[in-house]
Amino acid sequence: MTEHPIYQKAESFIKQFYIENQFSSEACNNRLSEIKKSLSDSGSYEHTYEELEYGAKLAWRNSNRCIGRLFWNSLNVFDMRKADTEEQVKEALIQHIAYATNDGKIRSTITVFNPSETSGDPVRIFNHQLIRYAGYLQEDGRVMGDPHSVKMTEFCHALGWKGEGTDFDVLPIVIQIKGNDPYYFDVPKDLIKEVEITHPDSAAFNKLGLKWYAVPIISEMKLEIGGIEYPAAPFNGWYMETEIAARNFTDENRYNMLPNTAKAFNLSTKLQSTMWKDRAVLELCTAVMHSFKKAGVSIVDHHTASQQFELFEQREKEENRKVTGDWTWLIPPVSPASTHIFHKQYDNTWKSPNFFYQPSLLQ
Ligand code: HEM
Ligand SMILES: N/C(=N/c1cccc(CO[C@@H]2CCNC2)c1)c1cccs1
Repeated sequence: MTEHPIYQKAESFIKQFYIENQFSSEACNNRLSEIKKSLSDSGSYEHTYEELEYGAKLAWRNSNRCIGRLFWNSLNVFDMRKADTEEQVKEALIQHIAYATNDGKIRSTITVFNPSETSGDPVRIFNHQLIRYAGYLQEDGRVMGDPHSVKMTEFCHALGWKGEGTDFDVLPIVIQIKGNDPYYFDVPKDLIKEVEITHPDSAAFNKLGLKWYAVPIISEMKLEIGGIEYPAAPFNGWYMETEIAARNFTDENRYNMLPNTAKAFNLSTKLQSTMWKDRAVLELCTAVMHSFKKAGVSIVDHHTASQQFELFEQREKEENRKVTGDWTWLIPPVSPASTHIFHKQYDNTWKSPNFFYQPSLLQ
């Protein structure tokens, strides 16, 4: 009988799951024949909770662009495959935010909704991240808020949502249950933990009024395990400070705060060769670390994160597993050559289970 296209992927995942957990090969073979039968009966198969949990952890361990993989085995996995109404999905997402935030002691968490079917995706999330600031394109061409969010903000306006028009308005979460219209809701404000970004040595910097949200929760990627695709599987860790300081606040097409930061530290911006940009980025990194620590919110600096990644590499070697990685993403955007990552090469082979981009729902 011709093999089902999913069977190959299912077989290699199930074998990996049974071997790494030291379950018996007899149990493995029983599970494989169960899956074979399910595939020939219905064209798909269903993961047990244990398979789903381990598959999500493997997807993180296989994420070539992630520097935070040392903690792959401590991922908290919520199985929300039963949620099939707007209310149930909303409750699950709100619970994810509350559980992951944990009053600042962030817990790495993923919530998995129902997998794709031939008739379409049961649940989709429109947001890039569950918590993200809006961006408003103004008549004068300037953007209020986060330029990265302009398209999503316009989409939310079209659905009837209205923001306050500040630089830091949290967008609503927009979901779509198969066949229904998109449905949006505001995250209860008391569940959104934010950090005021201040600098220990500069009152002028503090006047810039910067802040950022505590928990990054990626909600637009697809989780694939053993040939089954989960298009809605939001996951969070904690931030590495450079993401906020050297990208979100620094990129010219984001909050573009280098000139204002330089001014707050009396750095002349006339000549590039004075390294004013480098000094300003470092002050932003210092401010983000200082502020998150003061607020009791988990964060990691790029040196510590690189060291943790090195430990991950060592542990994987001890387990006789080859580490794959995407060097271009693994090196931090600040002082990359001060980390071990810069000075070695990585095999960027894409292993499954893993996370994947999927076509944006915003046309
Ligand atoms: C626990 C703390 C974690 C830290 C500090 C961390 C750090 C990072 C950083 C800095 C990036 C690069 C992001 C960018 O340059 O825009 C990244 C990428 C990534 N991380 Fe992690 N991570 C963590 C946890 C996780 C978890 C829990 C998952 C999933 C279960 C995950 C999956 C990924 C994936 C899939 C990417 C690549 C995203 C893309 O291709 O756009 N990470 N991580
Ligand atoms: N610290 C993090 N950083 C990111 C991890 C994955 C993706 C992103 C955002 O990626 C965007 C696309 C390219 N850069 C920005 C950020 C985490 C988010 C969720 C779990 S850990």
